[in-house]
Amino acid sequence: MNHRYEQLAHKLSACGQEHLLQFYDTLSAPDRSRLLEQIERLDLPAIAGLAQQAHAGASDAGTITPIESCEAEALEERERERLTQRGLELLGAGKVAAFVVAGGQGSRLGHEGPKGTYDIGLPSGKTLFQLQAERLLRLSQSVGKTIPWYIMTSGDNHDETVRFFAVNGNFGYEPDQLFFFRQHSMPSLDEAGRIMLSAPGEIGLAASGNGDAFASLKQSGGLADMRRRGIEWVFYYNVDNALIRIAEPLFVGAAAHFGNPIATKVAQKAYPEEKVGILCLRDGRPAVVEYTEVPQSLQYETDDSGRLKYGLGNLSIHLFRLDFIEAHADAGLAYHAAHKKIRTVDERGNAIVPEQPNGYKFERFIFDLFPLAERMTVWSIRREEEFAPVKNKEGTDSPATARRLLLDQHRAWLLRAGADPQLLAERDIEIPPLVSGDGEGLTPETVKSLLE
Ligand SMILES: CC(=O)N[C@H]1[C@@H](OP(=O)(O)OP(=O)(O)OC[C@H]2O[C@@H](n3ccc(=O)[nH]c3=O)[C@H](O)[C@@H]2O)O[C@H](CO)[C@@H](O)[C@@H]1O
Repeated sequence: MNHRYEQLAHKLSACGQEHLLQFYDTLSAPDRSRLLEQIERLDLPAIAGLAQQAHAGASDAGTITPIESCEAEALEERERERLTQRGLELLGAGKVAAFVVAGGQGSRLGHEGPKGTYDIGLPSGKTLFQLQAERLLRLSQSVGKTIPWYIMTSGDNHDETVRFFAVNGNFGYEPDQLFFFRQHSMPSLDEAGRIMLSAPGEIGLAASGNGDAFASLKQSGGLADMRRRGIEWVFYYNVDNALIRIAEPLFVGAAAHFGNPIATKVAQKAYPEEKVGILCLRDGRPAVVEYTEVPQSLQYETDDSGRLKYGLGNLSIHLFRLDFIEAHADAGLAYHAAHKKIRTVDERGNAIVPEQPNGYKFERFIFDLFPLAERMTVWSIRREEEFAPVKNKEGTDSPATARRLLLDQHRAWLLRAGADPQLLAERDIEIPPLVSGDGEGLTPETVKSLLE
């Protein structure tokens, strides 16, 4: 056995992970060297504490209290215009970047490829990525400056994502305004805290959650790229929101006006069990309690007027100030453990496809950065205008619900622009983002041509 092997074997046995080499003798030379490489990249000290944490359940409980929000709808017209203007100026000066987290797997949706390549069944057949690209291009055209777009992928879907953009001509985006980068990954642990093998010569690695987004951005050189371009604000969003208003100027202007390190959009939860995190204060600092970890008492609690006391849903639409990201990219956030069915191998190296959860996956959540900001701008919006998550194959938060929301929005825009309601009564008209990104610019002529 070589020196490299000896060294790693020693390290592993010091932390109870020596089983990772149990099939080493049976492996081919390339498999051996790949496995050793995987082991070298493990952060063993960090992993050591995780097993205990998984058994202890949800991390940091703290004292939860409601947080105040600003109602975007309640703004006076003059104020709205002033803030919008400020946002447009920042966008036009190239100080805002778009940042999509697209490393997730879309397993609930049952879609094999990257989630952004999903077609939600609109008349145009546009995928989520194409809708986003066109909205960004429209906004770029209107401010006279292309908004740089950072796209976080995972080891599993990186190549496919980049290829998808390439074969589609980047949807018209200039290549030097696109920045693809891979997120980090994490091994899974079995019930005894042992790192799980996915095959005799391979450690199973899974995407480590969107909370590693800025650390991965930094490691890829993306953060330095932002600084070089003079970016001041980073607009963060989920790949699966079909109604996302990327870098909406009013929101950008409001974030800049208040000047807090983070601004976030929230909307009232549709029902108490809705699968969205809850924005609140934890020990007096901004925080999100994720829907998978929220105590029942909090979920159903109402105030004097009968409204949910913790009803501000996290839409995963945030603006981060670049200096805040730079200061905290490597914050080393705590991991959240999820008990899952994880494919692995038995003592003899045979594949196991478990029917019950048999181990833990670990993810960091981006909103765990919130408590590091003393104050946040909490911007409350109307959900039907900008939140249509595509999570499940059918039922709630599905392609069908997202499609309905988008087409209803476009109908409302057309009616507002003077379209004849009778012509719209039995038809769905989809407005290409390059014609109108946000309901703006619909002249009688464009309305007429859309209805033809
Ligand atoms: C942890 C988190 O963000 N939770 C939020 C997420 O929940 P939700 O459970 O929907 O989170 P998902 O697992 O879908 O991930 C959200 C986004 O992060 C991306 N992703 C996820 C894991 C990963 O390792 N890498 C990666 O890039 C996904 O591609 C997706 O774009 O969106 C909801 C709104 O729709 C919010 O109310 C939840 O509070």
